[in-house]
Amino acid sequence: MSRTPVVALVGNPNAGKTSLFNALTGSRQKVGNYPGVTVERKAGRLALPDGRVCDLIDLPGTYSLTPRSPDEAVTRDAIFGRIAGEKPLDAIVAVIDATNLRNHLRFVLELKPLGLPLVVALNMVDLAARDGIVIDAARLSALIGLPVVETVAVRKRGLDALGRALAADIGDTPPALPIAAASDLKALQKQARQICAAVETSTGAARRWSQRIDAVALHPVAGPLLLAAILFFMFQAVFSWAEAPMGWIEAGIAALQADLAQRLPDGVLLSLINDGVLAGVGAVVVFLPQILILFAFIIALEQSGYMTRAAFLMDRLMARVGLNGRAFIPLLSSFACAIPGIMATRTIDSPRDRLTTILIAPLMTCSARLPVYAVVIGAFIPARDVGPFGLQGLVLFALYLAGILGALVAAFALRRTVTKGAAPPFLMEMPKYQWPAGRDMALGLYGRATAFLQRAGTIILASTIVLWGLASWPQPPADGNRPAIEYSLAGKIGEALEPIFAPIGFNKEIVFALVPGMAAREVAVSALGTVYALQGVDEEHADGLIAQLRAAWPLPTALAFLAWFVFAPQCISTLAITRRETASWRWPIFMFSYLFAAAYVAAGLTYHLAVAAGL
Ligand SMILES: Nc1nc2c(ncn2[C@@H]2O[C@H](COP(=O)(O)OP(=O)(O)OP(=O)(O)O)[C@@H](O)[C@H]2O)c(=O)[nH]1
Ligand SMILES: [Mg+2]
Repeated sequence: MSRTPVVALVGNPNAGKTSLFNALTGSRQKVGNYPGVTVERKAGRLALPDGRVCDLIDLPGTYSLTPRSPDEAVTRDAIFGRIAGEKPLDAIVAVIDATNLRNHLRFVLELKPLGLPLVVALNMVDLAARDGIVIDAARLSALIGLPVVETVAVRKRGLDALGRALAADIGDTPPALPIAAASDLKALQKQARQICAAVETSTGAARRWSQRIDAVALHPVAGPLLLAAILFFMFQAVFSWAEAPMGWIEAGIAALQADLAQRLPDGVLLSLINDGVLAGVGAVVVFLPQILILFAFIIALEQSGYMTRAAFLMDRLMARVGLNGRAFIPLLSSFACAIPGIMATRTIDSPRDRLTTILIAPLMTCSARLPVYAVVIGAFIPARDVGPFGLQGLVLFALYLAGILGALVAAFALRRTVTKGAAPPFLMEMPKYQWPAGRDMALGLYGRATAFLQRAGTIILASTIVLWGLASWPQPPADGNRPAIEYSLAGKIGEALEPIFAPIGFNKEIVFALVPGMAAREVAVSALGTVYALQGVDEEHADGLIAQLRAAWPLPTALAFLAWFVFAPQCISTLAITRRETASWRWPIFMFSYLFAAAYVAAGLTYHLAVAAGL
């Protein structure tokens, strides 16, 4: 039996390793135009031109063989064959960014003495050409004594040549395990500079060009204004652009319910489908357009290279509360979901900084909260304009802002107590400006959409059915004159927990919806959808949850509910990943407790202030 050689992609962060990995193996791993996207080892299959098949490994980017953070340690361990259960490497593809040759070359020079077969992928030659940089690849190859292949990962250029170079380099017997030796980084840096000077000619055109953009984007006054304008526009778009498609989805669900009501006899089955599945899952699925619009913006900003500039603008503020500059990207990822955000903290070197970032990550408004916000805003905030802005978009913006401010306050408090210590300075490479690639955008959005629908089809569907059962049984007695749901188990659970939440203005239905909301935050919305559908506040399903909430909740309760979800501790998956990443139960328990307390206080304050204000 022939053996399967193992080849790893190694290089500085943001060199295009994952893009190359995806192009070579047909995978869909996340790429992004900022350092530290990949934090885990990922494997795929690569067919070499000579017919052999090898395992291709994508690794986190690292600046040298001396790791500074947990993700970089993964790369070192993979190179030295120290990962338990994994075969040692047969060859390395060193991926370097042609627009940043001098810095990336140093790492190649550090890898060379390891003695493993090494092929250099000179990536991003398209951007180098755009930037007026010409690199003599043949000369480079001769000077460093390694095969050099020019590639453009995002256009799949140079892949065949890369395969041929690899095939020529991989022998039939595995090479000896490399031994770590201390290297003189200063000397390597000097050598890299000399080689670079010999092979590269540059007109410097691009540098001027991106400097001109940065003069505005990083300007102390214009920069923050531009950032605020972009964010405003984004939240406006979430409401105004989504209106039509949301209407279609709602109408589609209502038509389906009406059609089923015609075909099926009145009874348990009809109630399960209409009041349980369609009302519950439908209440969440309606928000797909809003989620996609939000992510289209976020992905485009990430891909263009602007996000790291935003991080730089935020740095002063972040440093003031004791947060590491590297926390920005994990926190940014947490707007999608705290889970990838918490995993992305592996790029943070100091354990204390990392822990602080993990603990505040759930305060970034994850996409699961968007349905909750949107349904309450839709029901209680009038769709009128305040100056040039829509009021609904402004309120949504304010809720996201409240989460961010909450995180800053929490970080400030944690850094002075639980995770005490000095904060290191901000050090982050600014990526190149670039037009967002259509394919990456499409893949990113596709990934978000499938993840959202998968949750709707699994965890939300399952909890909705359980909820429907709890809210339907036991059935009311024949002479019962109160709403049926009050006789059910759900009603009893709501009643039992109500005293805890009554002081902050929550009613039984909310309390009942919070419990399954533990599984996933959107379930709170599907639970409300089911509860109110069963209560039959109005017989017309077509009016949907928004109209039902408007009829059932006083405004202070609605506002308190929004405030609760800014902090909302309930998400089992986040607690589980925190347990994994901190390797103890202590921190997830701490996280849950402090978030619960914060949510309770925030909701209570909001409720009583709103009542006092006569709302
Ligand atoms: N124009 C151009 N863009 C590229 C090329 N290769 C990668 N990119 C872009 O460069 C950015 C970084 O790519 P990734 O593949 O995520 O880089 P990485 O090396 O895996 O980064 P880390 O995982 O953070 O270490 C993305 O925006 C890619 O779309 C290329 O050859 N040409
Ligand atoms: Mg990567």
